[in-house]
Amino acid sequence: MLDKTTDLAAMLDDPSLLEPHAFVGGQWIAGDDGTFEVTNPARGDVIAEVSDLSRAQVADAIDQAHAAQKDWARWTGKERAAVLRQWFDLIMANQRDLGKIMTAEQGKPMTESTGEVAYGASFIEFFAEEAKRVYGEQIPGHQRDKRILVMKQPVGVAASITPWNFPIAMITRKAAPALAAGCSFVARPAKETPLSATALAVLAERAGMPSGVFNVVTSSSSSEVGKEFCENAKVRKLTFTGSTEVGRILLKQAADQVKKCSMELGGNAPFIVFDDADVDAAVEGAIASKFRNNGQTCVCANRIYVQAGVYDEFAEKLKDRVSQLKIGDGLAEDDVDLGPMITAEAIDKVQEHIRDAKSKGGKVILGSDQHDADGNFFKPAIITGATQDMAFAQEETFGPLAPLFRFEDADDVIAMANDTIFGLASYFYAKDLSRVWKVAEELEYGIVGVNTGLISTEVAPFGGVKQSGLGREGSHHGIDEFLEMKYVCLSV
Ligand SMILES: NC(=O)C1=CN([C@@H]2O[C@H](COP(=O)(O)OP(=O)(O)OC[C@H]3O[C@@H](n4cnc5c(N)ncnc54)[C@H](OP(=O)(O)O)[C@@H]3O)[C@@H](O)[C@H]2O)C=CC1
Ligand SMILES: O=C(O)[C@H](O)CS(=O)(=O)O
Repeated sequence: MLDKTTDLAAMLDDPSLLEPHAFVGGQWIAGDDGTFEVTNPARGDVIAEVSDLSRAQVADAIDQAHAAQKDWARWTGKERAAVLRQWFDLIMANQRDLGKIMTAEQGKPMTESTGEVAYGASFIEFFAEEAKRVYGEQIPGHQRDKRILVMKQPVGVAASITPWNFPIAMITRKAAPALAAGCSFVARPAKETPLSATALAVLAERAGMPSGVFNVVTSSSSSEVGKEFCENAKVRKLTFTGSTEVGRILLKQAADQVKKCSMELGGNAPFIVFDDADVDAAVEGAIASKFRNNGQTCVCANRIYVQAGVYDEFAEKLKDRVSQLKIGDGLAEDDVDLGPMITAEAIDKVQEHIRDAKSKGGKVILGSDQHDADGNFFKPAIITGATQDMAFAQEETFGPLAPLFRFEDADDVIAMANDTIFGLASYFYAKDLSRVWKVAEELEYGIVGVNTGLISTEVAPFGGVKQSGLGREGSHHGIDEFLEMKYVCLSV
């Protein structure tokens, strides 16, 4: 582990963005349960002591959000849009500082952190516009004296639980449509990355967000907060991003009140290279998909299937490119490609998948199952000879491991790609038009990238099928998750 310390405040143009308190009802508050430590995964040192809220304090935040929501919903869409637009402008004006805070607490390189700030802000920009376009309907009556109206109204208080891997974007991808729709919002960020969330709240306050409309409850106990969100009837919508395992827990807890839920869960993305693909483009796409955030994204390529005719060429070129990726501390060096893993346990899982594959005949052509780098840094690995009985064929690696499977024909690879409980993202490279249509239609996934390894954008509906989730985030569909439809039957 590097023996450096992180003087994060000294690195910021605006040190007031480094906020260790929770934000509730327009107030910055301490935690009844004291504080919890946030560490820099690249250096291992403590970068902040953050308010540790009790369940009672979370309940109070929900009360404050409930009290603020009715008035916020009375604002016109245009008035809400103006606040959201100001929030967007302030986030982009502070993009570099927010990137440094994210790199310090999550580890991703500065190019990715500042990229995520812009990606996260894009949801606020997009839904600021959607706030003006929440349209209802008038439907021709079923009888001469009947008039039918359909109203769209905000669901009320929305609450989010989000993971450490995208500390800003996973919050704004939920909060932006919720606030645009006229909901109030209570965000519970991951204990590993609360500082990005409190910095968002600093800027929301500066943007003129009314007290109680946007709240950030920081806590070391995720299960207690989850129970409060699920058991408190004032919370009308729960929106979660994280593992399928935790998604199941939350859905079971929310079932008692039949609470409206959105779930963005785990994935196991296949990345398929056909023999008519542009192999060089496919290699670049695999790098982008597999090694973004050091493989710690739910849409990372988890299995790479390469048709026999181009398998050796692809493997050699991928090995050459991956060996050039630079591992390092994003706060110390500018040209870093791969930061640290979030925790030592995250490294254990990657090593476990490598060892499992080796025990079943896989060949490690780059990297190893040994943790021979500093601290939470782990060298990327490539395995050839991957087969469907290996752990990563069913489990999400969530780290820098690229297993290469060889296949012969399209029907076989589609069957292998679909042989999973997950259905979030998938990718394939091919040129033949009939093949592109066939594969895009037959892959059982919510997202299909064709000749691209990057699919994340605010304008498209992001979400999974099967056990990768419920609902969609982003695009004009995203606001529907925070609206109720009311049918009014008028007898005139
Ligand atoms: N589909 C998607 O968009 C995404 C899916 N994921 C998936 O999540 C996993 C990696 O992220 P990771 O953070 O480890 O996932 P987890 O599901 O462990 O954690 C996600 C969030 O849920 C919280 N949490 C954990 N247990 C509970 C509980 N019992 N009740 C309420 N909240 C709880 C965590 O809090 P804390 O950490 O503070 O304990 C964290 O804030 C992978 O499977 C990945 O695929 C991740 C990001 C995006
Ligand atoms: O948490 C994740 O992995 C994100 O949902 C992936 S993305 O939206 O940044 O692509």
